[in-house]
Amino acid sequence: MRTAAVIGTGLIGTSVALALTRRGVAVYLSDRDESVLRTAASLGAGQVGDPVVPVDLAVVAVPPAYVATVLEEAQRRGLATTYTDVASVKAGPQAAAAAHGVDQKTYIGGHPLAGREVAGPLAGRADLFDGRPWVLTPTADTGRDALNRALELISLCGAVPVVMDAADHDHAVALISHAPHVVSVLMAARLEHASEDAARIAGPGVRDVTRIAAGDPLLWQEILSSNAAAVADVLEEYASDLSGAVIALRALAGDDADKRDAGREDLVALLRRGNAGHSRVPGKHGAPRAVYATVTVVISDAPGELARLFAAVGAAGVNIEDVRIEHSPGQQAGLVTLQVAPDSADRLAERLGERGWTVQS
Ligand SMILES: NC(=O)c1ccc[n+]([C@@H]2O[C@H](COP(=O)([O-])OP(=O)(O)OC[C@H]3O[C@@H](n4cnc5c(N)ncnc54)[C@H](O)[C@@H]3O)[C@@H](O)[C@H]2O)c1
Ligand SMILES: O=C(O)C(=O)C[C@]1(C(=O)O)C=C[C@@H](O)C=C1
Repeated sequence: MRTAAVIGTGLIGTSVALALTRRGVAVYLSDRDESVLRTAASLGAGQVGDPVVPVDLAVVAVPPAYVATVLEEAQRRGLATTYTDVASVKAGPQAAAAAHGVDQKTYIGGHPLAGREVAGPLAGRADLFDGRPWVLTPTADTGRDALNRALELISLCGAVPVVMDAADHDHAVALISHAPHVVSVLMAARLEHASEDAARIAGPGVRDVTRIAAGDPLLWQEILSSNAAAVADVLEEYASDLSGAVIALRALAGDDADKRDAGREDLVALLRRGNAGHSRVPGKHGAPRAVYATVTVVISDAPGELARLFAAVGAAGVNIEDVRIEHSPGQQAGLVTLQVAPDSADRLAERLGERGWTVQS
């Protein structure tokens, strides 16, 4: 691929453009918001202005409801030889594209399963898609060139292609992305009026389960509206489990010993189902969940401490697979939990200890 156009230079469009530019593709940017467009260009994502048409691939990175009209308009002016989009929902935009008369031969639907809770070009990252699944939803009408170009795009972005039917995709993302988003929001919404005391002691658990609740409400309204029935189905199943949990807890809080026993059993069964479901979530880069060992280090609250620790881990020849930093306000020290390959944990703890770091066992 030599040339590409990215329409919509928010988080995902800018990330795609940065990834392609990094691989030597000439990228032409457009967005209906001029300031967003200028910001993306200033980040090195590509150039503003009309390309010599047609470019090899146009990537439509706008909210799901606008995909069809943007595709139609781009095809009308002969912008590219092939087209794809990145919308989080596939069946609706694909049907709308067909209804708008979009040429199906040169278009293939796509969805990178990578993102952030922050919108806009400044949140864009060239490595956002590294190792992540990128779903393609070809139909019987999709031409070979469109499929091949989309596969090339995915490869240039460092992602892993997964081919799915659009409706299957939408059911899958209702379960693994859209309904979880709603639940994260429900949990975060309950914190809005939390007392100062409660908020102050909130820690990594609640932070983990509410991170995505910081997402853009307007974009998520678009995503949820485009997959409403499938998301509602999953939420209904959550509601039934939730009622079960409430009944079990009420029994446990009551005086009846038999009901307490039954409540305890039901609760344990639910918690075990949670363990089983959690083990199905893939680990880093889409690989099966790896079991890492953790090495926890105390660092002082001073500039450059984290960089010094990372350098020490690098000097020990150990790769950091994941990291979590815990820092309580008002405290002069923080806790850094490093996740590393199990066979390097003891060696790392020893080497850090030798270099004067306080390692918690
Ligand atoms: N945010 C995520 O985590 C994520 C992940 C994967 C896919 N997606 C999908 O990617 C698409 C873009 O989402 P985002 O997170 O980059 O949102 P964003 O809000 O950061 O960017 C969207 C951009 O599209 C522009 N835009 C809207 N309508 C337009 C139009 N008609 N013509 C030109 N530009 C237009 C907006 O001005 C904005 O800059 C959505 O379809 C979303 O479902 C999002
Ligand atoms: O990690 C996040 O911030 C995301 O919400 C990313 C996420 C997801 O649910 O995995 C969100 C929506 C997209 O369509 C794809 C990816």
